[in-house]
Amino acid sequence: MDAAITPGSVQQPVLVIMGVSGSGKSTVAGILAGQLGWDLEEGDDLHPAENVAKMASGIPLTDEDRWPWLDTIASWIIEHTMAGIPGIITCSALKKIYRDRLREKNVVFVHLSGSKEQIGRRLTARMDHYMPPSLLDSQIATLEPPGPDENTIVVDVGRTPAEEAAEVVRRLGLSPASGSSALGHPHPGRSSAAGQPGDTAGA
Ligand SMILES: Nc1ncnc2c1ncn2[C@@H]1O[C@H](COP(=O)(O)OP(=O)(O)OP(=O)(O)O)[C@@H](O)[C@H]1O
Ligand SMILES: O=C(O)[C@H](O)[C@@H](O)[C@H](O)[C@H](O)CO
Repeated sequence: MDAAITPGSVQQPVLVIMGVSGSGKSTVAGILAGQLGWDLEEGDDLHPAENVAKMASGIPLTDEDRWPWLDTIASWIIEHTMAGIPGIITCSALKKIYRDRLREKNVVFVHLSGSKEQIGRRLTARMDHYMPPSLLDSQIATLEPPGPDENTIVVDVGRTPAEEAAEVVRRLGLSPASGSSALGHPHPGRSSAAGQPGDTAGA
């Protein structure tokens, strides 16, 4: 973990929940947004249609494919940091240059990190998503784990989603925001965020 991040040290943060496909970004982000009452954006929904078609056909994205998508994510982040409104957005953010595009003073990266076997099992079991398990190798090969100077906490994904979310809340000293967002992005509270296997810890 970045030595600069201590509980409560980042005010009104925007959390970028990052990691390879299947690491649990959407699931953990949904739990956190529900608990904190913060705006939530699903990065997968911001891909241009060509990117989705490419991934669905089993072809990894290139840097050129990802830049427009990252720009859209960066805009969402800036909208929130400029307004001083906390938020949560999912984004694989695999390379340092991608994170550089997203980085802002109040941005904290939450890296969901696990083994290929652990994550591969989840992808194989997941039926309702365009991303095929066959792309996991390229996701892992592309991943540049954030360095100690990148305002990141690393969360081990070997537990229930609720436990992982609770660790994020504890390590960042987060508490529900007072009032609602003025930006018109109420958290959609993905239905898949609730009722995960073993998800009993108060999600
Ligand atoms: N801690 C966990 N334990 C067991 N299963 C989990 C856990 N977290 C997520 N899952 C399951 O693993 C699968 C992948 O999770 P999820 O869709 O949240 O990952 P993701 O990182 O958002 O993936 P993608 O980037 O491909 O959208 C889902 O079926 C989800 O229900
Ligand atoms: O950078 C990438 O290769 C993509 O963003 C993927 O990670 C997908 O968005 C996502 O994970 C789909 O499931």
